[in-house]
Amino acid sequence: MDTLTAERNADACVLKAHDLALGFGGQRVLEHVDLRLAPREFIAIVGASGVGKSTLLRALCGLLPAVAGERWLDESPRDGARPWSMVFQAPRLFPWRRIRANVALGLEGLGLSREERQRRALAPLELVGLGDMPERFPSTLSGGQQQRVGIARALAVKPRVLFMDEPFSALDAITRRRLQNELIDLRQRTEAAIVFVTHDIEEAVLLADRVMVLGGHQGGAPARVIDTLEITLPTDNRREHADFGAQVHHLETLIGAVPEAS
Ligand SMILES: Nc1ncnc2c1ncn2[C@@H]1O[C@H](COP(=O)(O)OP(=O)(O)OP(=O)(O)O)[C@@H](O)[C@H]1O
Repeated sequence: MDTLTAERNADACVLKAHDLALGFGGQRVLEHVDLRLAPREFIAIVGASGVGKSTLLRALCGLLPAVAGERWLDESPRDGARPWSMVFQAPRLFPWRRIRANVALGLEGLGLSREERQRRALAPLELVGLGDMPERFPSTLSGGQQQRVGIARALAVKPRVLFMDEPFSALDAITRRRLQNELIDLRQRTEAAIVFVTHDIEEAVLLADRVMVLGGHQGGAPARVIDTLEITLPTDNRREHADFGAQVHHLETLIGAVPEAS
């Protein structure tokens, strides 16, 4: 058992959903979603395009009201911190601000002085490997570096839950792999639990403690959670593990991406 798993406390919980139903204009997209997320746990949400992954993410962080059911996130106040933050597919940086100022932006409204915000922005930049270039402008960074700034900005507010919506899908394969490895590393150094949406099954098995599979929406029915798979592979070098391929294949068959072996 690795350290993160050992540290997980079965009773502690930072995010809960109970029989959640979501939809738009009277049309249900997703229903019967139940979830409990422990501190520092990493859950990936996978499923076919249009199944409702991003919709669920937006509802879990509270941006989208539920049609039915309950959602709870631990919002008990902590100094200089926010309950949650989000990393998007595109980094959404302000081009006219230096990257340290972009990261500091998320710290506004927390009662910190400007100097304190600028100082606090440095640690997360170091965490994502950009500590030596805080004064650069976003346009002088590669796509991967810009996404690292987006991650640093989300980490700067010390969230209890970090929501990530396909954060690596716009990157080239090599950069994507590098950032995946960095996220595995980063987890050892952050207190945040992570909810990670991806359509990449390998990525989900590589990164997560649990993978929630959404599906069953064929024929216009609302989607639901069709399975939640515990990933028990050691976090180190998962790609090379003998069972990695089998777990990926199992999830792919659940989603219907590949036929079941006869
Ligand atoms: N604002 C909206 N108004 C109406 N329908 C919406 C809205 N947002 C999403 N939907 C619908 O809800 C369903 C789920 O969309 P969502 O973006 O959550 O899927 P997804 O699984 O994240 O897809 P993808 O992998 O392609 O990003 C889709 O049918 C989509 O058209």
